[in-house]
Amino acid sequence: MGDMSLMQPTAAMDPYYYMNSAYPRQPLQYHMYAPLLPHISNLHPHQKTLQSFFIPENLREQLFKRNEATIVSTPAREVGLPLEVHVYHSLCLLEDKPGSFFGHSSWVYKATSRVDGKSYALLRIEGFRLVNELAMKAVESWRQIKHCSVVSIREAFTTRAFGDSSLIFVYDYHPCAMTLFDAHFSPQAHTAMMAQRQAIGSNTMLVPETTLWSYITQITSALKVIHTAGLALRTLEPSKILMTGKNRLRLNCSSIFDVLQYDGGQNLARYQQEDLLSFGKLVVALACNSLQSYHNLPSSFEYISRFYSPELKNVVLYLLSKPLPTKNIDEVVTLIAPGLLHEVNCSQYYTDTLESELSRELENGRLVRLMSKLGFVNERPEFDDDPRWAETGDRYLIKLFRDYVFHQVNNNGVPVVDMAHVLTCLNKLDAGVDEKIMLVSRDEQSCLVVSYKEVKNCISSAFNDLSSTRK
Ligand SMILES: Nc1ncnc2c1ncn2[C@@H]1O[C@H](COP(=O)(O)OP(=O)(O)OP(=O)(O)O)[C@@H](O)[C@H]1O
Repeated sequence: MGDMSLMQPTAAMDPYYYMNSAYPRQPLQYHMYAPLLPHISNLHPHQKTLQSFFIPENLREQLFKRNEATIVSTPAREVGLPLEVHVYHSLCLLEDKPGSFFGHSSWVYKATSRVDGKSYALLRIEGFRLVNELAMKAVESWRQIKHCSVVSIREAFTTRAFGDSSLIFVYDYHPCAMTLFDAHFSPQAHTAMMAQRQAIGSNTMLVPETTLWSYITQITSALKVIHTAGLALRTLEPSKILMTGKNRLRLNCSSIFDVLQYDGGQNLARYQQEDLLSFGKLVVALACNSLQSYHNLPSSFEYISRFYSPELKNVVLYLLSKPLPTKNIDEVVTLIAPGLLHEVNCSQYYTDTLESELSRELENGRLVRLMSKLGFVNERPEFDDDPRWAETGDRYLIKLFRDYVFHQVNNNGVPVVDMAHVLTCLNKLDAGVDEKIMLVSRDEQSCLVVSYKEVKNCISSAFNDLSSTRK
């Protein structure tokens, strides 16, 4: 356990760590957090490997990255962003080049709300002058849409905070999200796929059929809710769909077109038909691995027939068929039935897996390990004659620290049993912050003023000494 001392200061350990300007922000070293241990195959039934007690590395890394992405910020003044836009502050640009909506440039920022302290994604339409106030009503209808595959919209407003007349749409923020375009059609995605193709010795670049069914199921489910609510998405394209986890999609940018091209809802039926067509084009593009495939449908269908099931092809044929009043999302739900059951099963399995991971972490492995260390080094009879543990020795402060954390009493001499105090102290110790505390001896005759950092160093060195004696 020696090297698992987890003493890298991280935002995950102390959320206020980066917010305090006294502590300069450092990148998370999640890869060094708990080194991967070698695989052991010949364990006895009663034996467990150390890693089996903790969250799997890939899941841990993913969650750390998300936490970091949520916390990270750039000083607004340095990058020329406003300090505050409406109730949102700490703006941080999420893309390096602008997108485009109807000829208007758009930018996406992460920002923190002054109202609830949460992070949101602000999509800004540059240089837009709102002519009809009624257009904003569309946002109200979209706010009612609550679906696991739709990025929820919180509000929309106009602002001059950027020095122009901008329109801002505020969405839930999904840390580390990438677009479906980035995941499947960007040059990096193609390079990754080529490498995978070489690794498995295949000469086709197929998106697995199960992945396609998963995407189709999620999008159908979202469209069903949207269309039933009397709305149309109008942004069903790879760059407007977020991937927020493995195969986990969320339709983004809802309500933007409804506001930019406000028509009072009179073209709803046409837009809903267009959603189904865009859906069909998207599936063809994904199956054929090319955004151009829609322009050569005969050869695209030949490709799909060769590599995918007839059921999948039928869904695509239906989505791309001529718009008719009878063509609707309910029919798509019926058509996707074969893939639906599989998707439900997969998602149940995934929930089971996560639940079992959660139960393992219930006791919070990090603090347990820290307390184990304290337990190992405190009150060891072998140390009784060691001058470093005597009242004048450098390790005396570990004893006093233990009393400070666990053995405090109030003015009436009643023990203070305060878990929050214990957790706060241990988190600060784990992060090794510079904050100083006053440690008082039991007879109250002497006191030491030390920082958590010093206590941490002292515990590490005592623990390392102890571990080295085992060899
Ligand atoms: N709600 C959100 N939560 C987290 N990240 C988001 C959110 N919305 C957008 N992003 C991030 O912002 C980036 C830009 O989003 P945007 O919708 O502008 O896509 P884009 O790829 O730039 O599309 P285009 O340039 O074609 O308009 C995305 O790559 C995504 O990583």
